[in-house]
Formats: sequence, structure tokens, C-alpha cells
Amino acid sequence: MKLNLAQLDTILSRELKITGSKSETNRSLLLQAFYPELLLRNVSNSDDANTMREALAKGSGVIDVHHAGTAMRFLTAYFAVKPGVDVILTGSERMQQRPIKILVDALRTIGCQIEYLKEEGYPPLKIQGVVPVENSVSLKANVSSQYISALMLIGSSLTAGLTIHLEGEVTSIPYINMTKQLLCQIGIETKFDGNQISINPQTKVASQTITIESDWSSASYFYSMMALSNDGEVTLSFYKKESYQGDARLATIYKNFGVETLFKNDTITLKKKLKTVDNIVLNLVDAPDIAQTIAVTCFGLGISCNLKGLHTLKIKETDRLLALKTELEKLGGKVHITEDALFLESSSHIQPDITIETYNDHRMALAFAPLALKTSLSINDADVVTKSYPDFWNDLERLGFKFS
Ligand SMILES: O=C(O)C1=C[C@@H](OP(=O)(O)O)[C@@H](O)[C@H](O)C1
Ligand SMILES: C=C(OP(=O)(O)O)C(=O)O
Repeated sequence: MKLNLAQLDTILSRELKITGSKSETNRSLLLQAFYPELLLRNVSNSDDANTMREALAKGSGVIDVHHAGTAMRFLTAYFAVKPGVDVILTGSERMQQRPIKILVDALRTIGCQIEYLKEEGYPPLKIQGVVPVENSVSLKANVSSQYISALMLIGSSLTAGLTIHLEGEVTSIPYINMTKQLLCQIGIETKFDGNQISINPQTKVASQTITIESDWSSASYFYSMMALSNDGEVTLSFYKKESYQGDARLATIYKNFGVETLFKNDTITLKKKLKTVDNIVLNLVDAPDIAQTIAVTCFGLGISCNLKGLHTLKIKETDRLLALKTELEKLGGKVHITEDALFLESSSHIQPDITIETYNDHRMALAFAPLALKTSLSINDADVVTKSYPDFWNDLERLGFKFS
């Protein structure tokens, strides 16, 4: 589906309810599979969460997780420690290019039986569930935090718990903290000290409800809209000041782009109030999913940016550094990329009526849509947004966006 977005001056002031965090949801669904006494509220309606739920319900045979990285990594660990389970875990063509060797090696060292069915180090995987024999594991921590969260999520189900040693620099740390906080919330003793994580064994938890906060990465697109809009305000729910999600850092980052955040009764209200900087340098090693949003905001505002800490972007839904450079340059931007950084020069002109390619990456469609506040543009395969935010285009319509 190609969407043509007409240029819009100002967004209408509306209140939107954003779906639950997909990261918190996929962790909670996995924990619920171990501990059925857990109830979940405000679960994400994203494709990735639905994929996770269906995979857990199916539990055997061929399971296809499509583009869902968390589902691929978390389920690899989950099925590997379910004695008697026989599963082939596969995914989209892109998923079959996203590395998983670090996690598979770690699981094999504790006794898991996992084989590669195509290319060594990549899905699809054949998994035969066993009772692991070891309770300590070491792994490289600078490629994806999802490998670490996957191990943490199975730790308490093992008879002796699990100790995880992190080697080298640690990437996307807030996602590890999110896993730790969720485990602690349900009563599982978890420590994360320096480069060591330890999880105590636990067979049951108290009956309780986990209320999942709405998705902060999804909120980033409204921050971008407010930054690019002349006026108006938008209220989003359900959000907390003390979030488990690292992307809540948006509230601080977007002050630089003139956006003020007001927290009130589980909502945030975003207003364009402050002055915009004319250059920004940010290290996003802790918040990789908002890099595209920020790059497009800077481009829309005509300001230069230097975004660092982006080495993981190359192995996400697409090579996001390359995709950003290609699409921003079509719009007239001057972009330089390295293995882990993106530099955007300041500019004063935006080429109108450009079609943005999305490369099977939801965040390309989501991040470029706010540019309609500066120019008319089209987005190819706009339905990719369902991976994390199926209601996105409906929500944009409510804010006054016009498309055909
Ligand atoms: O654990 C998670 O829920 C996630 C961790 C991050 O991945 P990496 O750790 O691979 O950077 C993030 O990009 C992804 O969208 C969700
Ligand atoms: C990278 C992402 O997801 P995943 O790695 O879970 O596919 C994302 O949602 O931006």
C-alpha cells in the first residue's frame, strides 16, 4: 500500500491511547508461559506481540516469527529449555540474515540442543528442548541485548537459576534493565552488577496483574510531529514518569527541539513551547529505536545532527543507517554514515513529492510520516507499521493528516 500524505500546517489537539510496549509485552508473554498465575493488561496489539502469543500457544512444529526480533531471540531460549519440545523456529528473509550465533552458543554451553538448518549463525533453527546441565554462561554483550534478555527470561525456570557474564561493552542496556525490572516486579530475585547478572530459581510467583505501559518508541513519532508543527498539542496515554523503557529519554531529548512534556495522571501532553537548538550531538547506544525519528526531526527542522552509538542499526529490520542516508538524500539532505554514526548537515530545502521506501522496516514509515508537516510526500508499503503500531495511520487521521 502506497500512501500519499498531503502537507499539513498544524496538528489538531487530540488525546490518543497508544498500544502497550511491544518489548514489555513480549517479555511478559514469555513470563506468563512459565508462570500462568500472571495476568496482563494493556498488551501490545502489534504484529510482533501477536506473533509471540501465537508461537507460545502453538509450542511445536514449524514456528514462523516473521520480522519479530524479540520473538526470535526469546523463543529460542524458551523452547531450548522446555524438555521434550521439538520446534523449527524460522522467520522472514530478513530474520534469516539477523545473527543469532551468540545466543545459540551461550545456550549450547549450558547443554541446549540447537542446530542451524541453513546458514551457520542464522535462523532457521531446529530446537530440541532439554533440561540444561549448567547454570552459568558467558556471552558477548555488544551485538544485541536481546540475547541477554532471552537468557534472563529463562533463568528462573532452571533448577539452579542462571548466572550470566557479559563480555566487552554492553549495548542497549535499558532493555536489560527492563527485563530485570519485570523479573523483580513479579518476585524473582535478579541482580545486575557490573558485568554479571544472576537470576534465582523460582517455580511459582504470586498471582498478580502486570500492567504494561504504552510504547515509548511509538510516542517518538508524536514528539517529532510536535517538533515539526507550528502549534497544537497532543496527549498520549498510558505513560509513567518512572518508565521501564529507555526510550522515555525522549522527553529530555525533545526539549532540544522545542517540545515540552507534561506528565499528568498516566498521560503525557506534548506542546511546542521552547526554542530549538541548531545542532545536536547524541549518543543513542541506549536508545537505538528512536534514531530514525530523531534524524528525520533534525532534517525537518533543517538542523545538523551527529548521532553516535548506532552500530546495532545495521542488523535490525533493515540496515537502518543506509536506509536513512538513501531516503534523506532523496529529500535533499546531506548525510554521512560510518559503521556506528550518522551525521546530517543543516539544510534549508526539502524536496517535495518524494516517495520514501520502507525496506520492510516499520520505523522507516513511522519516522518519515511526520515530515508531512513540512512537505507533501508518499510512503511505500505503508502497512509495515503493523509490526509495532497497527493504529498509526488511524491516529494520524485523528490529528488531521490527509492521505490518499
Ligand atoms: O529487548 C528488546 O525488547 C529490544 C531491544 C533492542 O534491540 P538490541 O538489543 O538488539 O539493540 C531494540 O532495538 C528492540 O527494538 C527491542
Ligand atoms: C529493532 C526492532 O525490533 P526487533 O529487533 O525486535 O525486531 C524495532 O522494533 O525497532
